[in-house]
Amino acid sequence: MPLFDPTAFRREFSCFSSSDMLGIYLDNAATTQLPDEVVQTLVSYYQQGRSNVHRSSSLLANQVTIAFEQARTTVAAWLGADTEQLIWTSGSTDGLNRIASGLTGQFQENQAIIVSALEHHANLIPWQQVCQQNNLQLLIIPTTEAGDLDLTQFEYLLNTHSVALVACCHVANSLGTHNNVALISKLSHQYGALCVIDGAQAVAHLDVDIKQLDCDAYVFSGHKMYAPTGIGALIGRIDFLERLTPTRFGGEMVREVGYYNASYRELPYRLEPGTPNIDGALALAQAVTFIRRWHAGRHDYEQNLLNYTIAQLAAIDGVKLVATPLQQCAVIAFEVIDVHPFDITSWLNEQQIAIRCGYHCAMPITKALTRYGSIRVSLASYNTQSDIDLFIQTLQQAIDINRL
Ligand SMILES: Cc1ncc(COP(=O)(O)O)c(C=O)c1O
Repeated sequence: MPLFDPTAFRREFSCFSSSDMLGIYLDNAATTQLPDEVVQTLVSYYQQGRSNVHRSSSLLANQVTIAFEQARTTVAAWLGADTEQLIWTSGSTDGLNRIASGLTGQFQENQAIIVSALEHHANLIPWQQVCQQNNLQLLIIPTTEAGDLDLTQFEYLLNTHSVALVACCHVANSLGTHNNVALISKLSHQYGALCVIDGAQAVAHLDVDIKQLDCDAYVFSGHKMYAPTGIGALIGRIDFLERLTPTRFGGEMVREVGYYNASYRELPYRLEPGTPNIDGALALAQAVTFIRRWHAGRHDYEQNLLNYTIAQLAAIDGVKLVATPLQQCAVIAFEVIDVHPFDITSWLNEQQIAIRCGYHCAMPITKALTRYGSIRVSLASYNTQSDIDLFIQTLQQAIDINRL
């Protein structure tokens, strides 16, 4: 297998050579940069004429409709799903909210919903609301000291409550914990609960096969995986999608004329009212094609870079890693003893190193494990060892200055 070449990969992103602002970009869990071919997909769509989909029989409309549905197939197949299992969304928050709202009214009063202590707001607040509105209990899977989910406690919760649904992240955006979601899904089903997985921080880094995970639904955002903002997907088992009540109505893709025999009563169109984000869908499919082309050796490269970064950080006097999970993916959280995270990131940001501090939309866990929030490094495949070396050198300066 040829080794992944980060320099060649990085050359696919001309933003790194054309932007004065980009510097060393280590905030990929927030959003990633776009490869040129994804930008070009958007440009071509705008320059060559746009159309709506499923609504007209013009040559252009038919072509765009075919490309749009092909994009659905490309993205679904990438994650091991069938075409009709994929609902376009605007991102993970949208997908999770649509699931939570779409299931409202289907739970019984004495039931419980389980989330984990590692969740991003987007996979916590919607379930809190469902619980409040339906008189359900919200239970939390705790973490171990290392930042892993305590699966013994999870089984205990399943055993001692009537659990309707489990919602859990694949990779935690705050600590980088890579959860065993296949096991979480299996246990959920053993106890008769549905299982929803938030894949926002996973799909850019891991090989995801939804059939293997055997969850009921999986959501992710395009902008965290080399695609534009405003597009994402919810992939579900057909029987699960059929249970969802649409949260918005009107303008579903009713085939009046045109190439596809789509009906608003059928999946996936039943859950896609209004004109979809066509350009986003085409660009997301292009990002998938791009990612697939760079598959060989890319995951190993990222893992090695992550391990290298962890080792470099751990060697700095005063740096404390917030978590050391058994399996970690792309994200590292740390603190500097006796220095406020904001003072560190301010210096780094001034030196053109994009890195972030705070609670990372995962307030409960970050508050529990840190004093003032964490400093978060998040990697993508275009990051190189020299990015990390410069970051570490600048971090050392930030620490020295703040300790004067
Ligand atoms: C784990 C996780 N879930 C959900 C989200 C929300 O994603 P979006 O803002 O794209 O909807 C994020 C964003 O950071 C995330 O990291």
